[in-house]
Amino acid sequence: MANVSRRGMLGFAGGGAALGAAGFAGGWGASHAAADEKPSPGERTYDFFGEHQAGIVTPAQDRLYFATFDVTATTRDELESLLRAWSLAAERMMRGETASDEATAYDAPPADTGEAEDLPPSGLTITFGFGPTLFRDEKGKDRFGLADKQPKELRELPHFPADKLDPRRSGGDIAVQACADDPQVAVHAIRNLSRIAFGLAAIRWAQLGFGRTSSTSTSQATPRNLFGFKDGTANIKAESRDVVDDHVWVGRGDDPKADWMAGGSYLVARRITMHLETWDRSSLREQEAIIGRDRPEGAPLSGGKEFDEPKFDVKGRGGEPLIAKNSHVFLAHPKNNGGAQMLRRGYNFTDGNDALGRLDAGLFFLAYVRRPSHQYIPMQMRMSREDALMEYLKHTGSGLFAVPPGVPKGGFVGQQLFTS
Ligand SMILES: C=CC1=C(C)c2cc3[nH]c(cc4nc(cc5[nH]c(cc1n2)c(C)c5CCC(=O)O)C(CCC(=O)O)=C4C)c(C)c3C=C
Ligand SMILES: [Fe+2]
Repeated sequence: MANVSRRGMLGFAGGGAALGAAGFAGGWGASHAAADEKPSPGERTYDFFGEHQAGIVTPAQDRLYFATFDVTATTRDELESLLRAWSLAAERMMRGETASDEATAYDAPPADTGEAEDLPPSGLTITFGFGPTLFRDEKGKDRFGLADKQPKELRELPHFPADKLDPRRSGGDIAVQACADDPQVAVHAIRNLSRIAFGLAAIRWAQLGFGRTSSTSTSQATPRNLFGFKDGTANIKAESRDVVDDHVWVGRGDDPKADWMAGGSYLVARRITMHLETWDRSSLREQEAIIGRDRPEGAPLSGGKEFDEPKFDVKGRGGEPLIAKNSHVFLAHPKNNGGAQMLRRGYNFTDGNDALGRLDAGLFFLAYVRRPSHQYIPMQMRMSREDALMEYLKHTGSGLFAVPPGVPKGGFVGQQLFTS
């Protein structure tokens, strides 16, 4: 079916090819509703084109499907053609269209896999990132003539104490983060990108996430993670433009040999298994002491309300600080990390259970930073050694990706790398 929009099939007003690329990064799709009519959340769209990729400061959607791909293409032209084809499809799907406008012959496989055909765009964002192995293989060989443009910050993450990484859930040449308010829309996006990549790239590992564990906008309520605590209170919010500029976007001149990254960011992905059964057997007092905040409100244990600053010098009975020095919040707070902040965008996950009936569940930690070497690695190193929360966690998957800047209208993702 050529140029048939998913919503067109449902008969929504304004659906179909007439939609154009009218979505706003961070706003409503202009053509989705008359000016006096508020679009339903399902009708929300974000623009694929713009200064920065969507899916970073975009208000975190409810669902995630994340995948990394191993590139099997062998030439730079093939890699470029993959990114061009992916960009065309991603732009369409973010508008709520099918992945391709190609007509399907009855005797050929359909050009779109079809499971999202009756579904609205659901705020889908598709965000691409490049892993270190896209630039150099494990022997250091330049794979696509791009090695001299590999950013200094894009190195394999070091081994952190207590890491139990599964190589089948780690690494990858290209990461794709699909977020949407409907899980089927997110899965459809990755599945169609995988299909388009046939012969050029194949999925290495994937993770489904439900329930965001962060708010990235002041318009959002703080959600809870699987430990039952509010998560995302002190996160960077999109509205704090100066903080985002300082801590999230790579600046021109940050890395002169990799200036193609200006306006991009670095994505840290960590699959963190949470020992829920052990946590559920610990007292509320202990749980709160480990986090450094109370469970009902998410307020710092030093007093006040959720959004009040933690006061680390306030002491309680016996002269002990109310927020313990080995609590998660103490160890993660910018004051104790040379001012480092990160934009967290993680999700809860469950992947079945083990033979003892324990859930394989946790938090798929995603964070965007301007300089991983300053904003993530030292904090993780210290947490892995000192954080009381670590007793309940196991890091089982990992990846670091350079997320290129936004795509100019009509262009393709990562084009700055190929043209710089
Ligand atoms: C290295 C970075 C971080 C990892 C890994 C991490 C894992 C993780 N966190 C929670 C639960 C909470 N985290 C909270 C705050 C918080 N966490 C990090 C960093 C990492 N977390 C930061 C930078 C902060 C903000 C600290 C601050 O500025 O005060 C909170 C408190 C609420 C909040 O501010 O978001 C909770 C709760 C889990 C369960 C987890 C791994 C599974
Ligand atoms: Fe945290």
